[in-house]
Amino acid sequence: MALAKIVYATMTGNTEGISEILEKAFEDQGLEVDREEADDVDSDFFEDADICVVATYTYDDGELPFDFEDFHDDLEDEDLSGKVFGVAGTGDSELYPDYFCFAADKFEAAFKETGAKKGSDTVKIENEADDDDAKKLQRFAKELVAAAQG
Ligand SMILES: Cc1cc2nc3c(=O)[nH]c(=O)nc-3n(C[C@H](O)[C@H](O)[C@H](O)COP(=O)(O)O)c2cc1C
Repeated sequence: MALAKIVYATMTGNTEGISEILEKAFEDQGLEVDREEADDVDSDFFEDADICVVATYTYDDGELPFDFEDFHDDLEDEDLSGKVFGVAGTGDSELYPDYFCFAADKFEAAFKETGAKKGSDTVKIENEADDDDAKKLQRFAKELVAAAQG
């Protein structure tokens, strides 16, 4: 059975919420899922994964969450060739229009250094996921699974 691993950081719960939606979306497709908080894992977390997912909010005018800083820097040095990656971000485009979901973009750039294949476009969500966002996340998970199979 294919293994999807999700690592997330959250302050007020929005990103944890999208990580839960993704976990269910992968399970519904018959995958095994391991979902962990950034604080609890190192950058070798994805070593045994088929699908690697980062879910992150953005902080402080375009910055990574503090919990993700080391993980992000070390991720670039991992060899994840043969795996599929996807990034989902939450942010606030009204309060931070010039930096909306920048941390998600930073993770996409880091993944590109690892040799992993991008399985779907990065999903950017306005604060807490609503029903439309949940559908977007389900599509995102489906595309990742299809990319991993293909
Ligand atoms: C101090 C502060 C700075 C923030 N900076 C940004 C930012 O630069 N870009 C952005 O898109 N969102 C920014 N946000 C919004 C959060 O990323 C957004 O509310 C997110 O959904 C929070 O996720 P969480 O509930 O998982 O903690 C900021 C929020 C706070 C409190």
